Amino acid sequence: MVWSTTPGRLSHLAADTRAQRSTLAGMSDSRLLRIGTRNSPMALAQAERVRAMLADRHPDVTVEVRSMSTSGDRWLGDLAVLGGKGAFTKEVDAALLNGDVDLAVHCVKDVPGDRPAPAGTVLAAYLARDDVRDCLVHPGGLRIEQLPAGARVGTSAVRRVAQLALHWPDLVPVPIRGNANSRLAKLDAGEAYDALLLAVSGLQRIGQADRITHPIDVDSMIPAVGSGTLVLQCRDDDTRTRDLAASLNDPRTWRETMAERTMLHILQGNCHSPIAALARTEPDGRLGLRARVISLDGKTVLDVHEWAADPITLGTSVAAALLRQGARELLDLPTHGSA
Ligand SMILES: NCc1[nH]cc(CCC(=O)O)c1CC(=O)O
Repeated sequence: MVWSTTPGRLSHLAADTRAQRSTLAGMSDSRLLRIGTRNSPMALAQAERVRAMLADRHPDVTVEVRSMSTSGDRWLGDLAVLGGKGAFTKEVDAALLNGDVDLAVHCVKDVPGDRPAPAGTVLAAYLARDDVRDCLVHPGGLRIEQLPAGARVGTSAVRRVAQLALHWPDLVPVPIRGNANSRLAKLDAGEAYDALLLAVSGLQRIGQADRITHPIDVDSMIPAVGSGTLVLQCRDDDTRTRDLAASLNDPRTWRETMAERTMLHILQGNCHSPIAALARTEPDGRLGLRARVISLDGKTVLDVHEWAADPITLGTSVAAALLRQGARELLDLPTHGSA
């Protein structure tokens, strides 16, 4: 594991801390909160956002960011070989459980939806959701409907591949791995890809929003469960950190995420499942959940949109409707390389 430390507020708090040490002897540890994150540029930006939010609301707490590489970042082959999405969270989970860090920041999209959070940890708070849309990045500035037939679009997400096939069957999805920065570099190299599909929120977080040439409407390209949402995870017996995390929770995002992830859990979706879903709070306060399960060729589309007051009821009902329409058959298709 590779560690690096960002001192954050440490430097300008040093004088205060020294002054307090005589009166608060032995309490300095309880004023330190260590955030663990994978070390991709996007993950570091996310952790820094949380550090700044905590430092702003809790000036008495010193927050540090500790980054580490994950197997998902190191392995650039098929993720199925590593057993799925946990590839990006496993090392951070371990650091949290053994007490090296106190808080982990994850994209909800990368947190496995087919099993509970690792034993001993809790998903304690959800930050207010960012832009949920996927977007096209095209070096010539084109929108997706302007791409010529045969254009090669870099994406490995089955959800994006299936919805490309559904709406733009003349485009050719080409697998691509690596973090968003390295994908942009591959696009710019100009050999393998004509355009990319990426998340708007991710590009914003790494300061590359100016590369977006077309944010695609959510009815054409329904996002992934948890898109644009950051979640804070801590040890379930660490009440101090749970309280700090809870101070950043956005109740509306929490409710929307519960609906989407309840559905995903019932469908037992993983990163090879062509599942798209978006929960949204309507002006009247009810929650709507729109979901699609799609065959990779885009020819079979199950589409459900329901509304309810309770997120668990809603997620359950949408999953049940998808299963009645035959979702199991689309989801159980063998995927290349997975067990
Ligand atoms: N697949 C990796 C991943 N996980 C979360 C995001 C974007 C940020 C988010 O939705 O929270 C991305 C990049 C992308 O899909 O372009």
